Amino acid sequence: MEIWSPCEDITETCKSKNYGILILNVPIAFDCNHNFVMSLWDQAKVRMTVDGGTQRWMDWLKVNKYDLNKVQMPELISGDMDSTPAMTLEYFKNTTTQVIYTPDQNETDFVKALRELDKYCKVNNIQIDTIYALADTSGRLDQILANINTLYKCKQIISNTKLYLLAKSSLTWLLDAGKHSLSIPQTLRDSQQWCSLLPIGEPCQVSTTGLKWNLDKKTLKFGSLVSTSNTYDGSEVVTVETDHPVVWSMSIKTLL
Ligand SMILES: Cc1ncc(C[n+]2csc(CCOP(=O)(O)OP(=O)(O)O)c2C)c(N)n1
Ligand SMILES: O=c1ccn([C@@H]2O[C@H](COP(=O)(O)O)[C@@H](O)[C@H]2O)c(=O)[nH]1
Repeated sequence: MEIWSPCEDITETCKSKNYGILILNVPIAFDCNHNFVMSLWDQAKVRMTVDGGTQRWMDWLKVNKYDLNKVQMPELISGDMDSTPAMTLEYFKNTTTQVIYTPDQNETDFVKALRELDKYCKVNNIQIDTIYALADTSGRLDQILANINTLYKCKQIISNTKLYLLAKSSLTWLLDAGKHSLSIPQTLRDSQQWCSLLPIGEPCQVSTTGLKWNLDKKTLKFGSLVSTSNTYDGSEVVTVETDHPVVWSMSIKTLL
């Protein structure tokens, strides 16, 4: 049984100390809670911005009145650099940040960034068990789906590391084939926030407990049944058993 308590991990009181943070080229839309983002950045073991994510980060710091020279630098920047202004790259050349050019056009910058992050952790003997990728789910559908594809690929790139896509109001990750236990914070249960099971890679047979609309060895499949707009039945824990990997996505709206 794989145990998940990601909401506890990202809130102030119970932060996982062994995580890396990755900023993709998407809006950092946590304006109402910039302390949360800064604290997640500050306490990470490794900080990384991915191509246009570097400029997103710098702009976000400015808007939220942080002094670039007083906050922790990213340890790594990577990408094909088609979205990073030359001046920004120039700025980081004079800092401790490693800038890594990854020109391959057969993989996304996100995938290549995970590979670089893995190398960096190995070389520097840094242990991380979790990666939060700030990946707001607005804008380009191809990129949103490529980011989900990265959840499927992650295992081949970094083993034993949980990858979460963290958006302004949702958290998304992949449940592998097998049994899972997800602890759900009371605030999400009480306010009947949405959650979902998305058979994106392939059809899967799923059984659940703890949901308002539970599944009992039901096949989830695009073109047939996909569990969206589900919610909780009040139990502290949701269990999911699946015969193939399935994407779990949940609202974190009342959490932050
Ligand atoms: C079959 C196929 N389709 C599409 C591509 C093109 N392609 C896939 S990943 C990639 C790099 C994308 O870079 P990224 O920085 O992640 O996204 P961008 O914002 O530049 O589109 C490209 C060009 C390809 N190589 N192969
Ligand atoms: O609309 C978008 C654009 C990008 N991303 C993610 O960010 C990285 C880096 O993107 P660049 O455009 O090369 O700066 C990309 O690999 C995607 O993972 C996105 O999610 N949505």
